[in-house]
Amino acid sequence: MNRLLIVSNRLPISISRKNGDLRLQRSVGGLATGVGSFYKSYESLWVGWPGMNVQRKQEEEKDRIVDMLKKEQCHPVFLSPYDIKHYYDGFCNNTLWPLLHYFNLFADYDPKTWQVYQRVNERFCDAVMEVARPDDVIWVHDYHLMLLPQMLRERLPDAEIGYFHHIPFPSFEVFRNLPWGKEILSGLLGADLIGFHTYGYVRHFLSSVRRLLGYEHTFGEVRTGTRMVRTDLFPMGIDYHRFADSAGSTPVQKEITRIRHKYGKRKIILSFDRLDYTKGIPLRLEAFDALLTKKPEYQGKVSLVLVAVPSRTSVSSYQMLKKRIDELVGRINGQYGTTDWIPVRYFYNFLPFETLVAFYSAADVALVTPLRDGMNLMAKEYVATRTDGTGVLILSEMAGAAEELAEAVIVNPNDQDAVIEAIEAALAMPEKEQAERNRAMQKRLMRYDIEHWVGDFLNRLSDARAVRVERSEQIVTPAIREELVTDYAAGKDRLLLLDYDGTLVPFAAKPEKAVPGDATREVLEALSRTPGNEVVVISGRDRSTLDAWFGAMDLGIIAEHGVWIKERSGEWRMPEALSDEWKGEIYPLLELYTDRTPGAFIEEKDYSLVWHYRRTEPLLGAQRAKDLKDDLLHLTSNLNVGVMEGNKVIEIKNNVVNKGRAALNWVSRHAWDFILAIGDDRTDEDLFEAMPPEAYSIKVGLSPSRARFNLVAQRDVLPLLRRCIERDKDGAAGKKEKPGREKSLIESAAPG
Ligand SMILES: O=P(O)(O)OC[C@H]1O[C@H](O[C@H]2O[C@H](CO)[C@@H](O)[C@H](O)[C@H]2O)[C@H](O)[C@@H](O)[C@@H]1O
Ligand SMILES: O=c1ccn([C@@H]2O[C@H](COP(=O)(O)OP(=O)(O)O)[C@@H](O)[C@H]2O)c(=O)[nH]1
Repeated sequence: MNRLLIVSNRLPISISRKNGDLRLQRSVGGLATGVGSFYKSYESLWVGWPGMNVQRKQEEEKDRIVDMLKKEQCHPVFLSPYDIKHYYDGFCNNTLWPLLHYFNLFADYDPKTWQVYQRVNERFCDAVMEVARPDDVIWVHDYHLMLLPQMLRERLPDAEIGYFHHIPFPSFEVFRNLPWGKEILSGLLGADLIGFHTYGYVRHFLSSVRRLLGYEHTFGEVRTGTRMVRTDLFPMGIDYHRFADSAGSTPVQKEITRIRHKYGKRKIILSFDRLDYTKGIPLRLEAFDALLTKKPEYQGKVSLVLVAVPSRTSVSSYQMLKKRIDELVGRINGQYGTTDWIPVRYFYNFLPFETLVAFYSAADVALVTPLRDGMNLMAKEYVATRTDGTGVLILSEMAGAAEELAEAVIVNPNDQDAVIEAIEAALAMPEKEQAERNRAMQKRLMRYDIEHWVGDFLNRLSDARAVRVERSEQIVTPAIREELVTDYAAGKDRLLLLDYDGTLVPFAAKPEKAVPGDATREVLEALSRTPGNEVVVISGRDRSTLDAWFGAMDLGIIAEHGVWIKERSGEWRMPEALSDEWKGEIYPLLELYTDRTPGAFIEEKDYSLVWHYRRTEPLLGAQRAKDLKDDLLHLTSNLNVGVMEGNKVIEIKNNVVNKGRAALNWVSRHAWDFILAIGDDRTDEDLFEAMPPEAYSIKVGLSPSRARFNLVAQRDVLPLLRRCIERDKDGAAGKKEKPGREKSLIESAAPG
């Protein structure tokens, strides 16, 4: 495998200053411990922040840090106190973190922190560019760097780029609060593969992409118009054996004995997290308090060991939370504590690995009740350490981990009675049942461990990239473009079949707004005036609209997908005899669907009916379109009409009519020495199919097509046509192009 370049906000190793000296220590948090547990077994380099402020002037210190981290396969991105305040404390932890965890009332929308977030993402991009090798696999992690995949894509168009999102992705109704949602989503879509912990997060992400950017998806693949991006779920695993094996090690056993001795016969309930409001610590304490009040028989019999690891201490919501927890612990201990029993044992610090495992092993119950949690590795770690099978995990249904740990006692953390019941059930659970539940979870955790997780993600990433490369072979590259332009210039009899909506002009929310602008008109005028050219505009639109737009030009027109055709300086005619009697039977059904689908409307043409749903809520529109199609198939089975799906439209028209048949009126008339057919939607597939093999048939957009080539996006169509015009003017020999024009055309065509 090629070298793996990991990029995350925090490096797995943090640097701090103590008595003027630099010290290395392990970083806190699931990302650092999870990803940190495997990266050294790969040929890899990890780019990120070493967790310490370094002032601009401290160049010498920076060099030392670079050297120290090099030995750890890490490369630092230095952040100033200003960056940390506005990017890390600000946009990351005061905007994205609360919003994406459904704490939207905590989220602050400050344009200044957004600006610094963008700048710091650029800084990370520069840092990657400093160290990246051509074949590196780049794996970006988490919400701090959501703009980075696209930034990297712009600088490294062919690179294999993955992104993993470690925290929840909320529903669109929550995500839409973010004023910069579109930019954030576009930033992520620079990746080839975007991974999440759960299917729910994937669905929410896809729905936001559809709603905010208008990009559709099938089987988790997003079509951006320029690229395909895969999304999938990869529930992060742990280094299972490290936890299971350590539980039996001598130092851990010693620590367990010390802890057990301290608590005697009392049952230990363990509450262990970073001090974060998403973890639900106050509610958990309140539930414990209520248990002691409602069931006094537990007083003196159980202790809650509360370990809260300091985190993001300069963010005010975290400071307030710390105060609240201190108060609650004081209140509970003051109310129930006795000379020989402290109900809540509170530790506010980071625990080294051995102590952590000892606490997991000594606890009878682990009470893990976050209000929202991307995954929660500590729940998995607790289960892994229980090698003798004992111990009960109480787990919040709001943690990503709950999807895999179904044998835990699952609770809603907001339901105090349920939490109390769960604690009681856990304390009373027979060992046999504990073991049955734990063994089932252990089996799963052992199989899908961290190594498996990494392998799974990286395999899918290389797969996604391979598919992108395969599909891009169809793309009109600068070389293919040159060939086309040269053939055009060399041709004497040229037929140009040009679809209108989505090809000559972009889509608009209302069809009547998609009028041909000056640029489109100029290109069509120039092409149709060129001797030897036969230009035909092909559209599903009605005759009168097309006449109003193009009637004065010297070109042919196909209207209503081929119901009507008009030769240059000829009259409109119907190439086939058609009936419109069926309309009366179909119209009421379309009306019914229109009434039930806000934003939908019906368009009536001479020999076809169209149901438009571009302006509807996308999911509703898509669902209704599917249902309508089914209903239409029944209703039209005895009529000589077909149902056709276009771009956000369902069109019902006479069976014999299609764009390909209509185009044959021109194709078969002459021995053309150059044919170009461009279109963007399914109705154009008939056109492509009717073309002779040597014709340049081009599908606009990247979905599979019968066309020979794909053009990345609609914005590339006019430059391509302009290029033909210019080359023709300069003569078939192909004189040198003006450098400025050449550059812009090639750039606009470049994939990615
Ligand atoms: O780096 P910090 O600001 O100190 O925060 C620590 C980490 O917290 C978050 O962890 C998440 O990742 C875990 C592993 O995927 C997951 O189990 C947990 O539910 C998440 O909250 C954050 O996503 C990391 O970036 C932070 O480093
Ligand atoms: O004192 C501590 C507390 C936590 N951790 C590690 O920090 C990670 C916490 O990850 P989790 O997914 O549970 O939550 P996060 O803090 O990332 O939100 C786990 O791997 C723990 O083993 C640790 O090493 N020492």
